[in-house]
Amino acid sequence: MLIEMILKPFGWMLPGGELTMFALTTIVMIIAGGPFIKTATAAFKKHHSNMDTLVAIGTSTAYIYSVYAMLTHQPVFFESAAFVVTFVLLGQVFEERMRNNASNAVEKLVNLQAKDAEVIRDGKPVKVPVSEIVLGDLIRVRPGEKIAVDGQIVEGSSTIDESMVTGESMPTNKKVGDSVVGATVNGTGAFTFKATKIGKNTMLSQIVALVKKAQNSHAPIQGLTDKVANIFVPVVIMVAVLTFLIWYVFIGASIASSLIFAVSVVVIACPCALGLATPTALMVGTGRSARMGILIKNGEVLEAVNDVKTVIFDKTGTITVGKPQVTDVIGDTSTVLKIAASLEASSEHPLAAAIMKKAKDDDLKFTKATNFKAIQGKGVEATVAGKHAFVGNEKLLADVAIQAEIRSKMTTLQKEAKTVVFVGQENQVIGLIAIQDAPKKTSKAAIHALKSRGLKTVMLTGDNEAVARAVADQVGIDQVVADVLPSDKADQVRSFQTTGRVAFVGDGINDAPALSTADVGIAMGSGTDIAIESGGIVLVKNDLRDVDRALELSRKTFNRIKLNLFWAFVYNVLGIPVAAGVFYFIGLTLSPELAGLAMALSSLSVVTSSVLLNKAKLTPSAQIA
Ligand SMILES: Nc1ncnc2c1ncn2[C@@H]1O[C@H](COP(=O)(O)OP(=O)(O)OP(=O)(O)O)[C@@H](O)[C@H]1O
Ligand SMILES: [Cu+]
Repeated sequence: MLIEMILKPFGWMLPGGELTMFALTTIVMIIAGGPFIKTATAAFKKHHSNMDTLVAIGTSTAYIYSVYAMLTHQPVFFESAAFVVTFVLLGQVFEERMRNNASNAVEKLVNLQAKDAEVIRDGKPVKVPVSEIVLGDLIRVRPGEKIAVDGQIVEGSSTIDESMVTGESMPTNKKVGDSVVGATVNGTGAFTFKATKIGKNTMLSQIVALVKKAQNSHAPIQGLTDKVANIFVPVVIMVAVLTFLIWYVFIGASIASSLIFAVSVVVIACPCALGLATPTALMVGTGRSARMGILIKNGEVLEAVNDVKTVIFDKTGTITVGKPQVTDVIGDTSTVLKIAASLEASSEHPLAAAIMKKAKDDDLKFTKATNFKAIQGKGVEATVAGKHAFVGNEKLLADVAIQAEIRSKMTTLQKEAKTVVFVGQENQVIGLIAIQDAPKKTSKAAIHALKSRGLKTVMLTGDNEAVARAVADQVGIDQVVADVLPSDKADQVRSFQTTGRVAFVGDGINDAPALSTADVGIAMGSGTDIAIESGGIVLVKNDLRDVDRALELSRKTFNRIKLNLFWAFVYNVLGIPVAAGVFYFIGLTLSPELAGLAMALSSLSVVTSSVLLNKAKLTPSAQIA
């Protein structure tokens, strides 16, 4: 009577009776249940228990008891075993499907690769498979063709659609000297480029590797679930035994009914949804960001983003375009520029590049300096035409007097957001060069978006205070820390960490230590390889608004993980007393089959909730020009 009531939803008998049920269930148990029992025993041997342990114990108890009951002519419940195995298996099939769809992000990226390319060999163009391209190969690209590998244009020009790699929808104009990225698509122009990165070094391969790694990484929160699952299973088995004893010994139900309660407990308590909560959300979240050109390296970063309080930006190349230009020269222009160019010819600083460009544009003749010495955060000095010469900021001029007239010119230029360097010979300043690096078009909107999220924004720079302040005001940054030596940037990040978690955004030119010191290092993809290694998040596009998008996506993903965990847990905890028959007397019970179905559904709902992350709305980063 009791059995019929618990099994009501599925409580029908097959024609042919118990023997038919026995035969059919045996087949199900061997084919479908076998794998569960196998992994459960393997885990048991290693003193582990997992979700398969519970499925295996639950179903084999039901099966073995039913065989015994059949032989001794008592009521059987073969169908419980068969249904539970079937539901769990079906659940796994659906779940696998969804997971595959979700992880497609990586496959789609891999498929972007071009298959072949037209390479110039011995002066003649030949079509070769991408795998046969070697470094330095000259590759011809016709209109509409896919670019095979990374390289630099040596002839021709075009507009290129880079959206597949960067997520940037506007095609970019490219001319001789510009770099092109493999897997992007050529527009209407034709050009030839030199292969500079092939195989696993191409941008696409690196993105794929990063995303793969992220999708298989762990979030610290997962450690908690693993721990819970580990103690959960033995506890559940104990509860199941207790359930049986209470029903059989104290309440006086039949063995069969008592066993059914116990089996339901084991099945409903299976924590598979709990195990899916984190990895599925992580996979979908990182996949979606990757499509937007935001590479989140692992689950740890995702969690750290959650309570970032301050976002610190590097100035040059991060807030600004990073292509500084000489705007003013004070003093005898050609002498000042000639000396400066002689010195800067050996420097790799962005300011040096600006001065060199100006000297070249002006067709100046100069000789390369000797005894070159670069002083980090200050400038450079060397010997030019037998005399000691220098280019740099005030810190470099310890014992050189600055004429009042020059100083006032300097102040005026700095207020216009121009970086001013002194050019001098022996112990005298002979002129000034003012260099301007405009903010990126999107910087202002990016800062605004972050501020409206309640984050504090800070600019950290080696440049002078007045210039830094002027640039900061142009884009709306809250606080400026100027005159910071490259070696002190990490310390500065640390000092902000006393008030909460810090994200640092930089391009890796003199700020790699700061990137790795910050709780969340965000590297501009246009930056150096070191930056990409030191950052926890890499922005493929050069758009600062992606900082906000990255923070939001990380947050959304992390919140989804928490939501998943909550539901998975609630389901297990609430399900157990129902399955144990606590509410039997008000007519609420859970047969093993229903428990199996509920478990499968709960796993599916967790996976669905993760997949829905793909659809989660993002707030449009404030569209202020
Ligand atoms: N090669 C150089 N030529 C002239 N001045 C230099 C040179 N290198 C450094 N300086 C001086 O030192 C300052 C600080 O340089 P540093 O490289 O630390 O920062 P930055 O690149 O200007 O800015 P950021 O810290 O935002 O990247 C420069 O603003 C400049 O005044
Ligand atoms: Cu399960």
